Amino acid sequence: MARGKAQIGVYGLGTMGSALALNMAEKGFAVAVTNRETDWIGDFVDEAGPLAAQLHPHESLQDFVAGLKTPRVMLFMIPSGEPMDAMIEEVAPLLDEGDTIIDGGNADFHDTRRRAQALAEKGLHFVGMGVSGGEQGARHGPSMMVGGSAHSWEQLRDVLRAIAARYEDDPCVDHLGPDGAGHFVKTVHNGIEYADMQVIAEIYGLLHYGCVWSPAQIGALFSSWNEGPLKSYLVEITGELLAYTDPATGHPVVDVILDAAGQKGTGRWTVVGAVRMGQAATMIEAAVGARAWSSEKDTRIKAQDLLGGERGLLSLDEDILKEAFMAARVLCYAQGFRVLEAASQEYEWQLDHARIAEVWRAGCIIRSVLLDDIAAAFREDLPHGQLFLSPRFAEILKRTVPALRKVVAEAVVGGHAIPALSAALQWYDSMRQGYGTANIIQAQRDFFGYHGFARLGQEGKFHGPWWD
Ligand SMILES: NC(=O)C1=CN([C@@H]2O[C@H](COP(=O)(O)OP(=O)(O)OC[C@H]3O[C@@H](n4cnc5c(N)ncnc54)[C@H](OP(=O)(O)O)[C@@H]3O)[C@@H](O)[C@H]2O)C=CC1
Ligand SMILES: O=C(CO)[C@H](O)[C@H](O)COP(=O)(O)O
Repeated sequence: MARGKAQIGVYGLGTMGSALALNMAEKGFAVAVTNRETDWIGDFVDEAGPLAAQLHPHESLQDFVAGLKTPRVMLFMIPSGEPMDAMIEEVAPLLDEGDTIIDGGNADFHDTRRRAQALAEKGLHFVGMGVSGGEQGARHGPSMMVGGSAHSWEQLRDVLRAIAARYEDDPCVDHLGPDGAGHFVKTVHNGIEYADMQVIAEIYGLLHYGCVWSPAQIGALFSSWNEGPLKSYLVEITGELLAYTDPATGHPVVDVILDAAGQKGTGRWTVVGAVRMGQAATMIEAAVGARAWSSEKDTRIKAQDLLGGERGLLSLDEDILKEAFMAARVLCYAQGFRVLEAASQEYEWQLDHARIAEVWRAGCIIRSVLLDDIAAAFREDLPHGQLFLSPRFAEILKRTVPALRKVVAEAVVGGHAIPALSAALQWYDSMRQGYGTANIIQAQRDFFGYHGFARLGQEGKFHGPWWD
């Protein structure tokens, strides 16, 4: 019996694409599926059991395109960069005006803007969609950040709302802006993810090396924190993974894992994007740097021999660390949203920060109970648009920063590496000074380069008496 055409297509049946296709099929949509290598597509469909009837497998790109309802909408879950450009080149000639190509990978938003513009000239629509939640999220409810035209959102909305994670029945997906907006929001999501992970790793280090706690004890502490205001996916999984034992050695699994972390680019893109816009997301930068330094394993071993790797004992209790973590987490989100606001102005995206926080409340890697408060804060009248100035977060910071200060001070004296925690405190202390030290920078620039300076309470540009 001939089948009708599919409502949506998924190209790229790797970890994420296959899970998203099954999620769509489960929600009752007919999904055309294909892949670069196609010899196992039949097996993939067979293994889908009762969902197989909703999956329409195709062995060629031409058949895949022909099997879609028009105007067509197709999701590509493949590596970002050159593979996506090559795919667009191959598929675009097969499409008609009004069709939409979605890139659901982690792409650089500059590429997304370029592709959207090039395809618009052919009457085609290009959506950059950030997808978060890993394989489980993709299969059972991801958080999705959509950038593209209103036409594409109209085509996509029903499918995406059906497959998204839900927070109290609100689907964690929205149309956040045009062209690169969705991919940029996902990039900053990942930047925050990097910083939050780094803060967790630093707190683990302080407890393990400074307070001589075992991984299992630290895991139990994280699990207890997951019952309160620090409740979040990353705290939850850290609590869990610290409890595992390596079957081969009998040691805690974390003790047999190499201390060198990779990175695929999104953290770095956040930092580069921020710096390009005259911002500095220092906690995210610290996390990117920490991963890079972690990869220099041989150098670190040599440095330990040469310079000494001592770390002093610390007198930090779990309540102090919990408060310090809270302060750092608030400051991390505050930095992330500053970068989003800068991009919103630079690219005229008119990002709705409250909605972004809402889309992150479930399904994504940085989901945490704090995001509901962040959304509420953005819906209130936020002084200078800054999260850390909202009354509810200013109050949390006043309460928790003394603990962060104590943790940073003790750790620094004890020789513990805490790049993200200390970056959080340095940013906080810089931003709470109504009169800082940049007067000296201004004076120096004028002294050596006749750059001029602004004076307190006066319009215009002035030069110092050193030029008289
Ligand atoms: N894994 C995760 O947790 C997340 C991943 N992402 C993003 O989703 C995208 C897919 O990731 P993931 O599913 O993990 O990756 P996988 O490695 O599991 O799958 C990659 C898929 O892309 C296909 N592919 C690889 N190279 C090409 C190419 N040159 N041309 C066409 N197809 C190609 C592969 O086909 P073949 O089978 O033939 O090799 C496969 O279907 C990436 O952009 C990633 O950044 C986003 C959020 C979370
Ligand atoms: O997007 C994701 C989670 O949100 C992916 O897991 C991504 O790979 C994470 O980045 P990295 O590999 O650089 O740690």
